Amino acid sequence: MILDLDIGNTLSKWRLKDSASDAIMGRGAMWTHDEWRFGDDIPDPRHIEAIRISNVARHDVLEGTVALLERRVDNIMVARSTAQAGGVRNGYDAPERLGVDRWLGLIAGHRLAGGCCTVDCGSAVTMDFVLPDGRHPGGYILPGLRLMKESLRLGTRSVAIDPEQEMGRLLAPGSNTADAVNHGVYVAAVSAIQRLYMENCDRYGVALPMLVTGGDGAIVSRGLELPHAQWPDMVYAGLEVLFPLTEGERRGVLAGMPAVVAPPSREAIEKALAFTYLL
Ligand SMILES: Nc1ncnc2c1ncn2[C@@H]1O[C@H](COP(=O)(O)OP(=O)(O)O)[C@@H](O)[C@H]1O
Ligand SMILES: CC(C)(COP(=O)(O)O)[C@@H](O)C(=O)NCCC(=O)O
Ligand SMILES: [K+]
Repeated sequence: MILDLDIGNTLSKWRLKDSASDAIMGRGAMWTHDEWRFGDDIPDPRHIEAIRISNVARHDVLEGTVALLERRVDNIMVARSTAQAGGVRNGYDAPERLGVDRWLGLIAGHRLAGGCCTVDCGSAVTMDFVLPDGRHPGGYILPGLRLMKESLRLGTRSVAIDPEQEMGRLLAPGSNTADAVNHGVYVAAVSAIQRLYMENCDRYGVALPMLVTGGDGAIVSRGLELPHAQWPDMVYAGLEVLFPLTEGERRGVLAGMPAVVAPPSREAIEKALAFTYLL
């Protein structure tokens, strides 16, 4: 059994993968500021032969997790951002500074689709591009939906955006504080993603498939007018590419790979951009 960990700023996600069948045997999440416990949070370590970790939380969170796991499992792999991997060339001036979750998403996205745009909607919303030749020109970091909402301090923290709400209503003016905040925050995230996507496709003369992940990936997906695919396991898939352990992974089969959704045509992107400039 392989234990994959995706430690974000808010939630630490885990996934258990059977190394013989490639089947996902279990999943879970806990708050990142809580300490891991065996039995409750981490499945029985006797059956785990290897652990792969993506961490963007504080360094001591990683150290604490590794120290706990090291006592039970020998083979622990921690992903790091580097200048290049899996055919992607990191665009950061200091490549090791790029959040490793972003790096893993890019590596997975490039393996799946070649050039692509990755969007990770978690504590932060991050957006990165990898061009068809593997160059990553860099990306964007915006506050995530929850962070935007909490930073306003209007007492609407506990009023979540209703994922079932009809899209027309979610974009309409709010007639109470909770709706005004939720709708505003939502439109901010969705519009920024669409605008940055079009600007950069135009800048680099490409039309890239878009891949969306993260805890708020599903709700953001509902508001995006651009064609895109959701890939909840995208960060885990980057771990699979970087540290392939199973037969399937060595053949390039990544868990939960979505079908690549064709991007809009370059002409459609140009037209939409020209329209935003007219306004
Ligand atoms: N069951 C859930 N528990 C907590 N947050 C959730 C849940 N479902 C969706 N979310 C949203 O997902 C965000 C966390 O997403 P995630 O991608 O795990 O973030 P990170 O990687 O930064 O920890 C939260 O800020 C919240 O808005
Ligand atoms: C931007 C992030 C905070 C996003 O993390 P997340 O929202 O997934 O918890 C993380 O990728 C990070 O800490 N990055 C380092 C800074 C950078 O990428 O430039
Ligand atoms: K993120």
